Amino acid sequence: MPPSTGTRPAGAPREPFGVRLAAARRRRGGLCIGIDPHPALLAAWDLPDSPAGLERFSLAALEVLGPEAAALKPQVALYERHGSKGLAVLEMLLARAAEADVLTIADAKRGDIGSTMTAYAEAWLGDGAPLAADAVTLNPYLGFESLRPALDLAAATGRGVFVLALTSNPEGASVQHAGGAESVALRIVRAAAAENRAAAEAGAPGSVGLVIGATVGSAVTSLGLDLGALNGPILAPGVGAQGAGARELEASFGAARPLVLPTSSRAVLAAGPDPARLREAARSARRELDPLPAVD
Ligand SMILES: O=C(O)c1cc(=O)[nH]c(=O)n1[C@@H]1O[C@H](COP(=O)(O)O)[C@@H](O)[C@H]1O
Repeated sequence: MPPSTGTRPAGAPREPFGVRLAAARRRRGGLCIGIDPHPALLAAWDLPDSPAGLERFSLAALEVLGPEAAALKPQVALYERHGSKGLAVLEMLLARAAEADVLTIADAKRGDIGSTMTAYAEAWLGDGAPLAADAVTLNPYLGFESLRPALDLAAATGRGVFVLALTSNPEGASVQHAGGAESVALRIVRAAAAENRAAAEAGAPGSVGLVIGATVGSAVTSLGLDLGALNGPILAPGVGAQGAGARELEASFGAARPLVLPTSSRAVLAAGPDPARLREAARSARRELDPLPAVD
């Protein structure tokens, strides 16, 4: 039986995130779509900048974009700015997505000292947690090992993580390129690959992904990042609204391109609220950015 992307009989163990993501890519193509309900987008969709507007935006985006994407990536900050009511909308979105067999990556960029990291891990990756998603983005700049509680809990619950390596913003290089031949980014990539080694030995895709922006130019090559050894997904923001496209993906990632999951938010969402136009924007982004079209 082919692996499912999400729903499973009650009590059955969840398949590892890397396996579920690979199955979702085969079914729905290799694009991640970000759900970033910026105030300007809410206004363009004729919705109020309020929890009620957020709810209508999120449900409409899930319904139209869920079937078009390997995963949806809600941007947590844009829910947080509405306080507890915004987070309640995010909880509802994550639950509805799971019911609809749509994978979610909570873009929370969490990172903290180990004991606090345990609480973040439980919040985003724990079975039964109100905000549990299929994967969460993590910030390793308190040291990769500080993420251990999240790495371990993700492995235990069949969930995934995406660790920031080279971010799409121009300021990122001042930290991530530092360190000479053993750059900070290079060490993050090596550490993530080590987490995926057991899966690689079993011939399965790993569940520890990286974030590398599509805007990073030649940095993957110039920093000597060995993405071939990662055996995990590479989330690539920076396409669409931040200016990168298919050419930049090809130039930045080369042979590692099949691991790359480009992620676009505003460029797709700006086509709403009309469902047909929104769907077409997602399909057109997929045609441009996904070298491996869906097969079933
Ligand atoms: O982790 C991310 O997704 C992320 C990392 C990064 O390096 N750059 C980046 O833009 N992002 C996120 O990806 C989304 C990009 O949105 P758009 O520029 O509208 O496509 C935002 O939610 C960002 O916070």
